[in-house]
Amino acid sequence: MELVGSFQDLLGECRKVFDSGNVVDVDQVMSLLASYTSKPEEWKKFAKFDRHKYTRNLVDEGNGKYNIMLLCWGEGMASTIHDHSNAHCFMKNLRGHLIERRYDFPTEELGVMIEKGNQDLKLNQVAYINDELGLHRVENPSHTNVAVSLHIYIPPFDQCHIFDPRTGKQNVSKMTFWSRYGKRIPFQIHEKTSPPAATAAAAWTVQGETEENTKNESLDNNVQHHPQQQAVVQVK
Ligand SMILES: N[C@@H](CS(=O)O)C(=O)O
Ligand SMILES: [Fe+2]
Repeated sequence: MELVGSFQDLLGECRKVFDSGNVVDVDQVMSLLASYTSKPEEWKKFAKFDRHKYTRNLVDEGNGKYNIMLLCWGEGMASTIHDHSNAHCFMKNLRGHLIERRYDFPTEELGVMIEKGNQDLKLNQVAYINDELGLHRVENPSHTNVAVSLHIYIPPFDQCHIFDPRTGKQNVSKMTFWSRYGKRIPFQIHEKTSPPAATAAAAWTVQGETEENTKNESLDNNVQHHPQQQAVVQVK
C-alpha cells in the first residue's frame, strides 16, 4: 500500500474504502492507517482536551456510514472496560503512548474481571477490536505527557456497554462528542440512560478510592497514579 501523505489524504482514502462496499476489510484498513505518519500540525485543530476526562472529537461523520474521531487523553486518563456496540473499532496512536487492556465478556457468573492481555500502542501503531474479540479499556499511562488517538467506528454508535471491573455487571453509557469538526459543542445536559446510581456506583472504584468519589456512569475512568491524591470524578 502506498504511503498516505497527509491526515487529509487519510480521511479521503477512508472515504473511498468505506464508500466502496459494505464489507470491511480489516487488514486493508489497518494497513491504510499504518501508512500515515502522524504530523500534529495536520490534525491539531481537532484535538481538544479537557482537564478531567478524555475527550471525543468528531473529525468525519463518514456520510452516516462510519465515524472518525480524535480522542484526547490527558495525563493518567483512561476509559473503563467497554464494548463497541457490534461495530468495528480501529485505532491509531497519533501522539504519546497508550496501553490497551483486553477482557472477555463476563459470564453469567459475575465476578472480578481478569485482564486477558494488553498491548502498548506506541506512536503510529494501529489496533483493532470488535465485540467478538472482546472488551477493552485504554489508558494513557504517562504522568507527564498527553496522548491522542484516532478512532474509526463502522457503523457509528452513540452508546455502548460499560462493565464493572469488580463484579462484571454492565451498564449502558451514552457517548458524546466534545467537539465536532474542530468546534467545541456547547454544554448540554444529557439524559442518563443508566439505571439508578446504586448499580453504577461500584463500577468505578480504582484501588485506593472511596465509594463516595466513584459515582460515575460515563466511559471515562481516570487512572489513579498518585494514591495520596483523590481521583478526579466527572459529574455529568
Ligand atoms: N471506545 C472508546 C474509546 S477507547 O477507550 O477505545 C470511545 O469511543 O470513547
Ligand atoms: Fe474502545
